[in-house]
Amino acid sequence: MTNQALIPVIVNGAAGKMGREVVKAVAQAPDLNLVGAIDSSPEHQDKDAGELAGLSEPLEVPITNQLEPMLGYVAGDRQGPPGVIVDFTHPDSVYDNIRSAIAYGIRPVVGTTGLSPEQIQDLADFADKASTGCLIIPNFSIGMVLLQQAAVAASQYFDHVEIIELHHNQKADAPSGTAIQTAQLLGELGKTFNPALVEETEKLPGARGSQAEEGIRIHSVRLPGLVAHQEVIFGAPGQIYTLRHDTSDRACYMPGVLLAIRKVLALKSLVYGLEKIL
Ligand SMILES: NC(=O)C1=CN([C@@H]2O[C@H](COP(=O)(O)OP(=O)(O)OC[C@H]3O[C@@H](n4cnc5c(N)ncnc54)[C@H](OP(=O)(O)O)[C@@H]3O)[C@@H](O)[C@H]2O)C=CC1
Ligand SMILES: O=C(O)C1=N[C@H](C(=O)O)C[C@H](O)C1
Repeated sequence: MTNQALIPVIVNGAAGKMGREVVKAVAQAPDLNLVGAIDSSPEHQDKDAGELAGLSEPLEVPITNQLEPMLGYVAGDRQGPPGVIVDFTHPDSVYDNIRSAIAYGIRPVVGTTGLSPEQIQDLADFADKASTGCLIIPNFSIGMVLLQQAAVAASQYFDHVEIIELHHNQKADAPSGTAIQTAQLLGELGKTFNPALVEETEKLPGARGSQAEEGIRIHSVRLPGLVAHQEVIFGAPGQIYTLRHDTSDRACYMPGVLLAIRKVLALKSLVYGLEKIL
């Protein structure tokens, strides 16, 4: 396969925990070509993205904070498939990053969490108008898709459910994007969960967690030593049904990321959730 046939990929957040993992995965994929590595962190500027990611050989792709010139450069290469940008940056910047990429015709594959429902709708409208594919995936692991499917099945039989998500303490947003999506999926069934039996008083604000869709509560734990974990706990008289997913290595997200890079090229609009492209 010549370089012209490879999918050009930019990684945004390339010096971060997820970005380094994506750089490695893209570099090792035979049909992908890492053409750009963006990161805002000053200490990583000009470093080789491959070496930073722990590869034994440099990739000759330096880290830069110049997003727009990189988008322009990749968009300007009209031969071969259009470019894809994988975003694992920060909730504060991801909205602008996606808009810029779509404006240049570069397809975003977004793992960064923290977008509001209004921002996602706005981006969906923008992608529609541009007829440009965009994937926003709150969780790229297959185990989480299976947990969510099991939760949806269980929720037909249980009226009481709470979600606990547990993450490393460098996570910027709470609750996690995955927990919000899980509550949304349960909420789509059209029933209200957790009918109150007594009037509750929170003696400390937040003691009962946050209120998500249809009465579902989400509790967020942040501790060093954790990676990413989620429990969905169903309760009924005399029984508890617990679903739990644990990640121990960010490599678990890479099959989903690579699938999304390949699938986004065929899309003409924004799609939300890994389950939609499996
Ligand atoms: N969808 C999924 O499956 C997963 C999603 N995530 C999400 O991905 C995001 C990133 O997570 P993680 O890798 O752990 O975070 P990190 O903080 O380790 O990495 C983020 C990187 O992006 C850089 N960055 C921040 N803002 C910008 C910007 N505007 N432009 C370019 N680079 C920027 C950061 O630089 P600096 O450090 O200087 O700020 C950092 O190097 C989070 O939202 C997280 O929730 C994480 C795991 C899986
Ligand atoms: O920040 C993380 O680490 C993760 N973020 C995503 C989220 O907010 O759901 C996905 C996964 O939980 C890891």
